[in-house]
Amino acid sequence: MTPVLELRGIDKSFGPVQVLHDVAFTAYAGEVTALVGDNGAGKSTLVKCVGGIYPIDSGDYLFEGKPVHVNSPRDAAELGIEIVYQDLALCDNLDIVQNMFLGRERRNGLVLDEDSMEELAQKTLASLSVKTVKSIRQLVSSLSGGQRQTVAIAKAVLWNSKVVILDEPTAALGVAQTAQVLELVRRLADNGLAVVLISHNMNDVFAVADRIAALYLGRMAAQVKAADVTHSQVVELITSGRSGELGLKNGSGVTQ
Ligand SMILES: Nc1ncnc2c1ncn2[C@@H]1O[C@H](COP(=O)(O)OP(=O)(O)OP(=O)(O)O)[C@@H](O)[C@H]1O
Repeated sequence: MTPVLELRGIDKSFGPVQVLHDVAFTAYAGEVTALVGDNGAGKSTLVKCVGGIYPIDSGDYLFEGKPVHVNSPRDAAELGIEIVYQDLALCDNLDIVQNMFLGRERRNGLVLDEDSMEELAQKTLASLSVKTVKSIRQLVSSLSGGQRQTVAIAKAVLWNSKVVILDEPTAALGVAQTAQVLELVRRLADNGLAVVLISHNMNDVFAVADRIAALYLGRMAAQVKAADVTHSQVVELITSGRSGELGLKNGSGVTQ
């Protein structure tokens, strides 16, 4: 199976500080790949390289098996890569439809095509089985944290995306809302997307992930199937970059 997204040998430095060292990473359609690692391990930097915010210094970036150059967020979006950041980038004073189409509004001549935007927003939410939102004309300021996360995710999948990267989507949520968002994350993958989930929460990771990629001090300690590892092995990978029981050495443990 060809990964939708594949990175090989990625290096990234900021001035004299090398943050990513020879990183390999893959994400497959129909799967949730959790990207884990301690604070400062390089998760955000890796995701920003994928999203075209930071240029990579060296390494290969492949999309659907073909080498590509992603030099801007626009390049990433054109490939079908969407990133949902923790701040969600939603506008409180706009409603759900306006937020979902912000900056990419549909027009009919000179006027906004409200009907078609409403219809597509509704269709997208329905395809994700989102039932928690009462009206798509509700202001985002009136939504709960979980509902906002849902809108941000729906916005990301509106554009026929192939890869959706979610940065700690449950970090600010309570138990019930976390469960709803995790269900949505699973559904995205079940709908055929390659989902990358950045998370510090092992319960979330094991609840939804098919694969787990663990970064340690800017190196990919291991990329393994979730079914092949235990909770404590993943914690060991995060905290020490290796897991004796897995027989993986730091930086050399990419398994498929
Ligand atoms: N623009 C930058 N300039 C210099 N150093 C940076 C820059 N961005 C990140 N770093 C450094 O790179 C390292 C990795 O940071 P990064 O934010 O990617 O980690 P992370 O795994 O996302 O951490 P967290 O879980 O805390 O968000 C850190 O040591 C950080 O200080």
